[in-house]
Amino acid sequence: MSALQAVAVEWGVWLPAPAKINLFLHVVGRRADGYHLLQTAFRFLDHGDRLRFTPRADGRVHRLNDVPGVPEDDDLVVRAARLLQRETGCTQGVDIEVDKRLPMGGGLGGGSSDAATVLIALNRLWQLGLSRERLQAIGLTLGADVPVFVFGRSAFAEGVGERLQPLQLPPAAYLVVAPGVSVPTPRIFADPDLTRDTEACKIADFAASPSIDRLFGRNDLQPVAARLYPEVSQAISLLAAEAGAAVVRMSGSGACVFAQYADIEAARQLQHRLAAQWPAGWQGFVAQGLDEHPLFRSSPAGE
Ligand SMILES: C[C@](O)(CO)[C@H](O)COP(=O)(O)OP(=O)(O)OC[C@H]1O[C@@H](n2ccc(N)nc2=O)[C@H](O)[C@@H]1O
Ligand SMILES: Nc1ncnc2c1ncn2[C@@H]1O[C@H](COP(=O)(O)OP(=O)(O)OP(=O)(O)O)[C@@H](O)[C@H]1O
Repeated sequence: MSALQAVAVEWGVWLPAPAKINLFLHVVGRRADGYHLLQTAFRFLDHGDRLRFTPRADGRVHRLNDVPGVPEDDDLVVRAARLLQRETGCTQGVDIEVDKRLPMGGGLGGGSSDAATVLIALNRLWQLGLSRERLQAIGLTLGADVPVFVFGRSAFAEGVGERLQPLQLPPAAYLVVAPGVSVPTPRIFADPDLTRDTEACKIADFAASPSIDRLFGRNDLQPVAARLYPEVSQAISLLAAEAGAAVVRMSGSGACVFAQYADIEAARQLQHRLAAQWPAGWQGFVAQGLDEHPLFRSSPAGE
């Protein structure tokens, strides 16, 4: 296993923590510990949070800015840095600034992506030399969505999201709408009406799905989130009514809903049309789908 390669990881520079969307998400079973077994396709977007790191001489890990609703000690950013210290015996410290742009409880993996950027960046800045596989395993203890951000590629995922195979996806642009509500992931997975027995598919089934206008499978979490959160249901209806032939789907456990287009202009036009109809508190952004995490140089996923 080679040391992780990353580009432009420097002290004092803003580093990206991109959003992810789940192109489809099937719940295929449940583990003895209650966690659900999934099959999903992760895609990164060129829109996300940003983090900046400054060294500290006293060995402490400190978040410099407030994040509304997230106390410093609970922040996945701070927890990731302290975990890395514990795992490696590292005595170096760090100040971390977080520029939150992604909605929390949005299904875009914001907190997980922040944590992954911390793991990748501090592995480099503290010169720990951990492999990508080791960082993925450490990340998994913070959350099921962390490993894919460390993996650094669009991926077909199984297990709880830790068994990953890289995917090559057609270029696509997305309008993502955040309907002003935060959806707690555990509430969706705990719902008695959740479909938990979708038939398992293979990566080849997904990869064979040829059209940009059609998305493979479905999101099994969507009916539950739409029932529990009327804002999610409203966002799906609004997008579906205006998106023409584009596929409209919820990401992760919600609340965000996306429409996929081949052409970024089409996504921008939809944003323009919808912005006038959005209730106060809703937000939307247009982003290009990425196949590679913006922190990584082109390198095979196993490196
Ligand atoms: C819905 C997804 O975003 C899809 O990418 C992820 O599966 C969720 O990943 P995450 O937000 O990192 O979730 P975690 O913080 O690991 O888990 C939060 C809670 O959701 C439930 N949970 C999560 C993932 C999973 N595969 N099965 C579950 O049942 C568990 O109750 C868990 O305690
Ligand atoms: N740095 C962080 N950024 C966002 N949320 C954080 C962070 N640290 C801890 N959290 C907690 O994690 C919760 C879920 O955050 P996150 O934005 O990652 O959820 P999500 O977008 O639904 O992600 P997922 O797709 O993984 O379910 C938040 O409500 C917050 O309480």
